[in-house]
Amino acid sequence: MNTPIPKALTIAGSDPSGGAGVQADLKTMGALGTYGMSVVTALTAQSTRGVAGVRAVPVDFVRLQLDTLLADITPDATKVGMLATAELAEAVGEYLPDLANTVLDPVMVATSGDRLLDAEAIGAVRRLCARADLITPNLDEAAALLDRSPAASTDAMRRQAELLLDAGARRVLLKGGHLGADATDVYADADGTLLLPGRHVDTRNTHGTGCTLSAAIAALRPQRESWITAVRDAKGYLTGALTHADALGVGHGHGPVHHYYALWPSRPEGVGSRLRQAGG
Ligand SMILES: Nc1ncnc2c1ncn2[C@@H]1O[C@H](COP(=O)(O)OP(=O)(O)OP(=O)(O)O)[C@@H](O)[C@H]1O
Ligand SMILES: Cc1ncc(COP(=O)(O)O)c(N)n1
Repeated sequence: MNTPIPKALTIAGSDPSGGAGVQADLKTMGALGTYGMSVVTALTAQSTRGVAGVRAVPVDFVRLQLDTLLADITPDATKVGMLATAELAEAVGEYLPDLANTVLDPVMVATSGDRLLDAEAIGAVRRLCARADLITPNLDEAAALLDRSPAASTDAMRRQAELLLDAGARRVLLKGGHLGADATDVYADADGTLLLPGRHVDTRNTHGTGCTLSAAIAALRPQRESWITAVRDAKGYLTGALTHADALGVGHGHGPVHHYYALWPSRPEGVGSRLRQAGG
């Protein structure tokens, strides 16, 4: 009997440059052996240089996408990214209790500094945090959720992760990519807090790292025994994708990470020749 392939859903915004948002999530899921599906919440006009505009998808059409998809297919895991408005955050929140293995990346601002969530929508995203199985804020997002200043040390990160649990989150991965040069994250759940040290990669091509990490956790959770093993392996995948980002070399700003680093040979023509061999 064949083992079924896990299926993961991303509910997120579109990034035409392919490095963040739905596009990054689907690449990540595919690279990690999970079938990816997507419900788009917002369109962005965006490149590796920044965001030129945002249009939220009408709430009733996001609901129609979800209702139509979920009547047919049950995802094994779901990742939620950019929600753009309070109305969208509230609508998506109604679906979370019925979905398995939910990961919420409370996206607020892009790497380029552009806003991806209305300022008045933070309250709605705060309420959503209690409905997800895992939340993955960066330092600024954790600070905004807690209405405090961003953590400036790993000890302060531990405290803020615990405060997010106190506020109702079930599990927290507080990302420290913007703290110093060691890429250490903090994981917290009812059993305690853990430091997750990472190898820091010296690259400016970090567009979409947060999206890629949360999508990788959703892709791996159905394939792993526990949340913490899925989180550790997802971080390992992201470190590999960052390590190969400069070789990919896409765009003139903060380029994307290399989602397919483990699948493609060093040059893409290699893939073509393998396909020709496969086709006889
Ligand atoms: N240069 C780097 N080298 C290795 N890991 C990194 C680097 N930058 C970020 N990370 C890791 O990437 C993940 C995302 O972290 P970060 O704090 O940058 O989140 P984010 O702000 O949501 O992402 P982004 O910077 O894309 O907006 C974390 O696991 C972090 O440790
Ligand atoms: C559609 C969309 N969603 C999320 C992000 C955040 O990603 P990052 O902060 O890594 O640029 C983004 N830039 N675009």
